[in-house]
Amino acid sequence: MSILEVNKLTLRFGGLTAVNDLSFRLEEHAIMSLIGPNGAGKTSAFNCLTGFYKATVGEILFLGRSIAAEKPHRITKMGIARTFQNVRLFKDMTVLENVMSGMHTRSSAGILAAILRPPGQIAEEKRIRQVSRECLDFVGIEDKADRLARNLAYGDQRRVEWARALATQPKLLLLDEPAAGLNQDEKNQLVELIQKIRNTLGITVLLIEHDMGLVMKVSEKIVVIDYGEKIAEGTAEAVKNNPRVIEAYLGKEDES
Ligand SMILES: Nc1ncnc2c1ncn2[C@@H]1O[C@H](COP(=O)(O)OP(=O)(O)OP(=O)(O)O)[C@@H](O)[C@H]1O
Repeated sequence: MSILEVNKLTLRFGGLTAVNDLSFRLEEHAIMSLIGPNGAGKTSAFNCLTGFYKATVGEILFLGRSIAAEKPHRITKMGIARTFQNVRLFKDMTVLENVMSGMHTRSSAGILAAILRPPGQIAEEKRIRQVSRECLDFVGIEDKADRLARNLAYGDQRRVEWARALATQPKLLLLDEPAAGLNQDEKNQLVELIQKIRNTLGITVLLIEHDMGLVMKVSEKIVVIDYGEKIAEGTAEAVKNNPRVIEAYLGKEDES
């Protein structure tokens, strides 16, 4: 069954078409990558999927429900989480507080309950703290829970982001360039983590990534876009031998 179905998605910024008539399906529990050269429209497509941009034309179905007109917090609540190209943490909060902040979409407490703190509210906070610690443990940095986010090494800051996304208890996780800035060791650990997220938690993963080694290793399916349009789709093997993909990345021979 498809968890995500994108039909003829187009996004224009004035005269510039960032995403052009893009269609693809993502099967539940799959690991898929969306790749393409710089400026191909990958992040723009992610922004449409997560409600940050409203598609000019097209339909996005998440578990069969249209989400193209939904606001980002509603989409998160429905079960899509994302991380960003650049680390976006609350640097002066602790690692644990950063992860807990991801869970507010799952919290049922209103403002009054937050102020008066009745027993139900205290139990809720305890639960949020517990789940957040479990997420930190899952990504391997539970021991750093009480440190300020700003004092963590870059690779660990990325882990906090992944934990915060997991804390929203998503069905679909979108990772925007998760390997950016990581060393080779950390990239290998990232491959394992992505597989663990899918295999242990049953979460479907869609990633944008420039590191082709990582993409080829982890993806069961790859969609390639160039100038906003899909130019290829298939397994790693099929995509890397596709002449249109080679041309998009390397240019035509006579252009050099
Ligand atoms: N808010 C915006 N306003 C105007 N143009 C934009 C905006 N966001 C993106 N673009 C343009 O849309 C096109 C696609 O950009 P996008 O960032 O989606 O590409 P990308 O494939 O994610 O690139 P990269 O791999 O370099 O991150 C580019 O030409 C970009 O300049």
